[in-house]
Amino acid sequence: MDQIIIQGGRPLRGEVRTSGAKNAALPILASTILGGGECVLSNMPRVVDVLTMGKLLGMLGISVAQEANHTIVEAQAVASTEAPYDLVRTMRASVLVLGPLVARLGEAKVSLPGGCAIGSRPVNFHLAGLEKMGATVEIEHGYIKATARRLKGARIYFDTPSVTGTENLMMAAVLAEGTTVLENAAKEPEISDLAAFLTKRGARITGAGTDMITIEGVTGLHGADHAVIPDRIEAGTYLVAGAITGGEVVIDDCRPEHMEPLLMKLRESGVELIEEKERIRLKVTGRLKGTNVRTSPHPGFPTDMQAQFVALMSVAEGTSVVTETIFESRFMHVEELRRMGADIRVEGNRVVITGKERLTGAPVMASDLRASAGLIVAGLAAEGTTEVSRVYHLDRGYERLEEKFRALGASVERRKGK
Ligand SMILES: CC(=O)N[C@H]1[C@@H](OP(=O)(O)OP(=O)(O)OC[C@H]2O[C@@H](n3ccc(=O)[nH]c3=O)[C@H](O)[C@@H]2O)O[C@H](CO)[C@@H](O)[C@@H]1O
Ligand SMILES: C=C(OP(=O)(O)O)C(=O)O
Repeated sequence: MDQIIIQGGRPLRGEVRTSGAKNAALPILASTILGGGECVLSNMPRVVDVLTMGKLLGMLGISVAQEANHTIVEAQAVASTEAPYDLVRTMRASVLVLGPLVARLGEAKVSLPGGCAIGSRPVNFHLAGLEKMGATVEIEHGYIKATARRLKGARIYFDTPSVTGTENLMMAAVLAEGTTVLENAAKEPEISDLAAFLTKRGARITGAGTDMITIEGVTGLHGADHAVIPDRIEAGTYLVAGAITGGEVVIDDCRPEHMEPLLMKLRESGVELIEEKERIRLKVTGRLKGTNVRTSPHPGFPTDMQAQFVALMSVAEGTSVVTETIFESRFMHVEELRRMGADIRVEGNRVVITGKERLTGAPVMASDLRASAGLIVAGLAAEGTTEVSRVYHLDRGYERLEEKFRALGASVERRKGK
């Protein structure tokens, strides 16, 4: 298995371009199932999860062609309605094909995604919502089997805002008979991007980006062109990398308005930031100060930036408390950061961090995508060499990571595994 080898201690300097958002690209690709007509998608990130979704669409009989600057998807006919375990277990977001398959073809057989390193991750809201829309849903041999002649519009309330739950039901509702209202819906920018794409294709959706989304069902969708929004988590990871190394970086092609909670917390800890329309300039002059963070659904502080922020606070002056409210066991990076000299105590769903002057490089093991990102940024600031193993997690969501860091002056290499 590949490893990432980092020689730490160099302040990052320079400009880095943000890639398209993985978590917008995945539902947008899944939504192509909903209708025929050519969809030309640009700013798609070249990451393993996006390749996996392309593979899954291919298995369903949908044509996916990768051109130099865009992906062309055409779902004229859908030949299969099954998402097998082998693919779903590598990428939980495969469950996003469930809603579109039932809506367009009246049936779907999708492997249950199961838990992962960040927590149990149930899909009960997705299933209950489809049932409310008239589908019959059963769990058999580890698979979700859903059938419906034609879905019917319904009022659906989420006990907790769920990102992929909102996306799955929004996609299902697009072809349902009548009106669907999603209440206490998730408000992440990726949901608005999916709604924007579906609207271009002829869907009738209002309220995406708020906690109440209304969808008037239509009988079919046509093709459309769409550019995926920039990845706010990737951009945030590069900001934290700039901050932890005491550097000066410019993040290009990002959307600062999608990143406000992170930007506020970085400023609170002493980072200088200048926001422009699609660019953020970061500069650090002195030692950063510890600050408290609590993850929550958008527009709160994103759980997908928690590991990177814990790494940053490990070298900030004073004590910081980081509370995780979305996933119950998303602290797998803590033990590894301790191996690098961090002083972190886990207390239930929060960590108490006492900032150290410096971290020291060590061999560490990545457990999930953002934990890996947290270890990489820690390694960039640490004295000596850090070897991060199990980097396949990183490859799920970061495009050309080593190249982008090297362009900022970091020493980051990939050691190919056997
Ligand atoms: C592909 C994608 O977009 N992944 C993101 C998405 O994951 P994902 O959509 O899986 O996360 P959710 O928003 O659904 O999870 C939010 C909370 O709701 C709970 N829940 C969710 C669904 C359900 O049926 N039942 C239930 O109880 C979850 O356990 C969790 O506590 O949002 C997360 C929270 O911002 C991010 O960390 C992930 O990067
Ligand atoms: C947790 C993440 O992804 P997924 O929901 O696909 O596991 C993530 O992007 O940080």
